[in-house]
Amino acid sequence: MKSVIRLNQVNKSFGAHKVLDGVSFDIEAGEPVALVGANGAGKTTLFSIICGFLKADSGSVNVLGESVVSYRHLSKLSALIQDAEFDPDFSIARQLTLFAKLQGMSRKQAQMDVERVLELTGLKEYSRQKSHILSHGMKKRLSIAQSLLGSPQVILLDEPTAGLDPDYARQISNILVDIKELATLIISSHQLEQLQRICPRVMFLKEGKVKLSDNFANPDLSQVIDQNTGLVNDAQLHTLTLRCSDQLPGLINKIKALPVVESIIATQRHEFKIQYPAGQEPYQLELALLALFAQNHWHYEQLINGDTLENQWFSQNGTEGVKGVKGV
Ligand SMILES: Nc1ncnc2c1ncn2[C@@H]1O[C@H](COP(=O)(O)OP(=O)(O)OP(=O)(O)O)[C@@H](O)[C@H]1O
Repeated sequence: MKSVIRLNQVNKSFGAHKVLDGVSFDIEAGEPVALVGANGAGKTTLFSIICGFLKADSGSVNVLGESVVSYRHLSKLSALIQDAEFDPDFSIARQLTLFAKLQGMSRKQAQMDVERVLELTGLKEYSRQKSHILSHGMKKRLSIAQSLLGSPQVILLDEPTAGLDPDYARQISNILVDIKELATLIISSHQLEQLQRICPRVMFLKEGKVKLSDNFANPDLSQVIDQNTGLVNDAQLHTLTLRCSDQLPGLINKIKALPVVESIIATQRHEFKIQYPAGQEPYQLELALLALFAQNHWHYEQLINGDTLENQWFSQNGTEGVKGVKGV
């Protein structure tokens, strides 16, 4: 099997903080791999080094046989970075055509490729629209469309479903299932359930070390993943569960923007887990949420400090039925 990504003894520190500590692995062509790890474990740093955006302090990184320091891998690899922004003044087709031409395609080739990637991501009917009219989930699809331009052999996707409600997250994972035959996908996410549908192998990152495992049932994985919720464990964060009765437009982004919030994950229809730093009092987040709801004239159904009773019950009584609870 052809190796698409090979890392050998890669180290990376930011000041005194060692983020990657002697990381070595080999990913073979055609095997989608999930990358999991707690917040701050170094997933984005690892992706940035593989792309060549960041330089490792030591060690070697090869993509499709080329050293990343030569930048010869760039036409063969693409990356969906978190929260990519598109120009609000250009139509979707025009913007993607420009990106395709920047890869060296003629106008005609670029237009054909744009049509292909919009078809793959279900955005064909929006090709003449400007990107600002798209919802958060559709913007993620547009980022995937961009990453498919020029048919790269490897695509790195950094949290492609972050901040999406379960319906949109499911649409994105369906697209990833469809495109996994076209390129080798490496996907980082906090939502294990979606990754399990796509990736037979999982790579987990903890304290600067990476382990590749052939399946999600590896007992070492329980150190980083809550086997009941499928979410990544993080001792530095506490959780508040929010339940709403309706879909509230812009809710996820507004909560994400609160200074007391570390991350927000939709776990089932109208239910969200909001994570905040362990050192902070829970009432600070509750007060910020109450102010946000009052300001927007929103109502919520329940605010639960910690996990929901259902998830607590399942964590004490085994995982049977968890899928039903999550209802995604
Ligand atoms: N440019 C930088 N300068 C200093 N520290 C950095 C820099 N980039 C990342 N870090 C630190 O390196 C660590 C790893 O960050 P990284 O973003 O790679 O983690 P992650 O696993 O992607 O996290 P998340 O799941 O929250 O996105 C964090 O402690 C972060 O604060």
